[in-house]
Amino acid sequence: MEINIIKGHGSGNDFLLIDEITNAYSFSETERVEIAKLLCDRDTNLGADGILFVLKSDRADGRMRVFNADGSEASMCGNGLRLVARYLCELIEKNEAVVETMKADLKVSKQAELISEVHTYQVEISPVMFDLKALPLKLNKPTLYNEKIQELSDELRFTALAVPNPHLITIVDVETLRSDIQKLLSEKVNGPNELFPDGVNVSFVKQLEKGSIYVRTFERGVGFTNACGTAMSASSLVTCMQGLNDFEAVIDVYNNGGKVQCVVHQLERDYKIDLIGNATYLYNAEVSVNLAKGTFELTAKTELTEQNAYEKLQAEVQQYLNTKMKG
Ligand SMILES: N[C@H](CCC[C@H](N)C(=O)O)C(=O)O
Repeated sequence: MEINIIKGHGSGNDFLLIDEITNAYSFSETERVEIAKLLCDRDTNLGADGILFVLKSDRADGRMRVFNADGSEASMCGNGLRLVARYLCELIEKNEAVVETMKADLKVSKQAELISEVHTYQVEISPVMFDLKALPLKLNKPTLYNEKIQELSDELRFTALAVPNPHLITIVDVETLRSDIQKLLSEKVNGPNELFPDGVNVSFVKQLEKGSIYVRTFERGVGFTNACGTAMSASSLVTCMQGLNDFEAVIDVYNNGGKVQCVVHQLERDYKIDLIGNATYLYNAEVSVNLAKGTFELTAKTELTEQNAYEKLQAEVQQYLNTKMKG
């Protein structure tokens, strides 16, 4: 089968976007899983953290389904949603839209460019749930807020939440970031384990200064990525709940792929997070896929130039992180 793709990234978290609105594709559920595993494989001349299928919606401007590199489908993807937001806004020629996702219809909108030629979008991260059943996390308690999990660590304190995909978050120092604790712990809770039967995205967070954090995430179904949008949003919320940052204020969230901004809204009985950041296209391509053989061929590729502008932002970010991540 021939598939048109756009390779893009949100804060270095890269995806292959497949438009099923204007292309007459009709993928079966099994084909979606196989396409994700085949095209995301980094040992090929393609590779990505996941696939973004963009489909028609009968109640919104479009629908996003996100598949991790291991073929598992996730309920949400913050960085991917910014790419889908851009694609849909440009398709319907509007600056805002509503995107149907697995658990919610989310507002998205074009924003002023972070720096020139860096397409910037805002997406809504919601719903936010602290009930451990929403992850699920099997502990004999209803929630986990800044508490230890003996099976995982004697020192670290964790907060567990779903936005709505599952996140386990801990605030750490530079020394802990430099250790292999996050890798070992993340592999443990994303393999066969009693705590997280569906796995979990694990984020280590460092407070850089008021209104500024660094987040590194080991993603369920992928491994370490440059950035995880839902994790950066959930981490921003956790730092506000711990009094490190302010609700309703812009939080600069630094990561290994660049920087995004989050604004955490404290509603009457709930939270909502705005995630603002780049939606950068790298290239258009066409692949000829043979799922029966588990092979594909890159039959066309047109490089784009937006990444040059994005790299200016990355350079600024690296300079800032070098000053803040000493210790
Ligand atoms: N690995 C995640 C899905 C992708 C989320 C991430 N790429 C983001 O930007 O939020 C999960 O299985 O829940």
